[in-house]
Amino acid sequence: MEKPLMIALDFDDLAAVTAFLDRFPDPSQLTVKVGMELFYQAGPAIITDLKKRGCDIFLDLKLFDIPNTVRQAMAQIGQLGVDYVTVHSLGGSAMLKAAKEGLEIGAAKAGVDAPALLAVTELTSISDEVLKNEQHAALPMQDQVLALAQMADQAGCDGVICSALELTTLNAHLRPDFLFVVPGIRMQEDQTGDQVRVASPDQAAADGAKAIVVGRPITKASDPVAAWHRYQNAWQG
Ligand SMILES: O=c1ccn([C@@H]2O[C@H](COP(=O)(O)O)[C@@H](O)[C@H]2O)c(=O)[nH]1
Repeated sequence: MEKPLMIALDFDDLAAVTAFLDRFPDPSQLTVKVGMELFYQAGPAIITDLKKRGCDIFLDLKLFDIPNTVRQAMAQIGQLGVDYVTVHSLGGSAMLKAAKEGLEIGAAKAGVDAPALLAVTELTSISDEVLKNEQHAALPMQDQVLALAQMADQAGCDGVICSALELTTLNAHLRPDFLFVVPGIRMQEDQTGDQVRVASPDQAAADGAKAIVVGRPITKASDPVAAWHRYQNAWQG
């Protein structure tokens, strides 16, 4: 899909994912995100299952380790045939380059397309205060996210994970085809939970997000399909 709404499948097993997806008339139109909670329990079999359903897949494992370890891990991930993967930008440019190399090695080995590599800048749960007082970052949030995004671009990443609040700055400085994938998405009536840098789907669209990630407002809704339509309508405009 050109402008995906990625549903975060933050469930603890395949049975829960199946029950959720079976509510949708056509799961093949969905883009879904598999994170640590689900992948650590279900393993690569979950990817096989989602591919059979025809979903586009974002594998969000946020790798963060020394370059050699990240290269080897990404060489495994690159064989899975997923569409997007994540790495932490704070691991530095050598680690980001190693991530890209690993993905290309794995994808070539399996004869599949390499996924888009997205670097997490500052998590959307991080506030300005935490950035300053706990991470001891020298830069304010906008500049910090921009600096990490520019490093990610130069290291060969295809895009970043950021909040909607940095989109205007990022769009002014990064190439037009660089991907900005935005979690921390909430409509006014929905609880923010642990998310701090939050915006609505229509605000993210107006500010130039290329994709949004929505989890609990859809997965925990009493009618997830209706919630998905509500977010899609606001996002697609
Ligand atoms: O900065 C980040 C990076 C990743 N996420 C992930 O997105 C979803 C958001 O779920 P909600 O339930 O809509 O809050 C979740 O899987 C996170 O791991 C993020 O929120 N922020």
